[in-house]
Amino acid sequence: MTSLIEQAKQKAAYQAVDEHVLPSHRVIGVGSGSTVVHVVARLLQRDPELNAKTVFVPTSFQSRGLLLDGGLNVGDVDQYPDIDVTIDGADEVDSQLNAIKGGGGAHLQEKVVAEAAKKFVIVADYRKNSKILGEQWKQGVPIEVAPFAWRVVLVKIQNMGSKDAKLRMAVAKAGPVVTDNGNFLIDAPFGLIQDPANLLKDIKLITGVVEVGLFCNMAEIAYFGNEDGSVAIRTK
Ligand SMILES: O=C[C@H](O)[C@H](O)[C@H](O)COP(=O)(O)O
Repeated sequence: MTSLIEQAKQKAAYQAVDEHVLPSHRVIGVGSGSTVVHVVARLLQRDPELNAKTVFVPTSFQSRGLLLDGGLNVGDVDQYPDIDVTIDGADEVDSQLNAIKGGGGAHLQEKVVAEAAKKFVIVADYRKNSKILGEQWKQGVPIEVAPFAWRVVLVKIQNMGSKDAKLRMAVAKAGPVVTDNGNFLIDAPFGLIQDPANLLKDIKLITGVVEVGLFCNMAEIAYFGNEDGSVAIRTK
């Protein structure tokens, strides 16, 4: 039996694909994570002739695998820098459509593929729907860092007020999580984030930071699957 959360993710993902992936589109960006599994499932239900004329740009090892397993055409963002629409999940979204991403460590490629798109669409379940970032996602802002610089960056982040910031450790491997790009991750809780754009700028200015999992003023629309089976839509 599918859980309420999975059903909510699926509803949001299906509706977003139906409303934003158009027959005229030739290049589609595909995010990462568990909600995006449903995005790819919906893409695979489209007319196969349409999919054969379309290139899908993944944002991680995981999403590339989903696309390849589905027999879809995969391309890199350096081959296809003009993307029609990118659909991706999020860890939390605020009332202004700012988002925390990178719970799965994929936010660097995700941000590049989202910025390359004419339209960026977020899909999520009800647990990610907040007024202010930090209300529900307590793990902190994911920050990808150059491995040799991790401790210097960590101290600076702690001095910025994130006392509990820490290096993300692997579960089935000794040592830290290593991203698809060969970097480390710091998770930095900042409590309620009233001004995410400013926080993003401050963190990004630290040398050694590769990318910050704060996506500010990027999404045009977000779909949240609710517990009751409905889908809430938030636009700019
Ligand atoms: O690094 C991971 C990505 O930013 C995901 O899109 C995000 O963590 C949401 O994933 P999920 O849909 O599994 O909650």
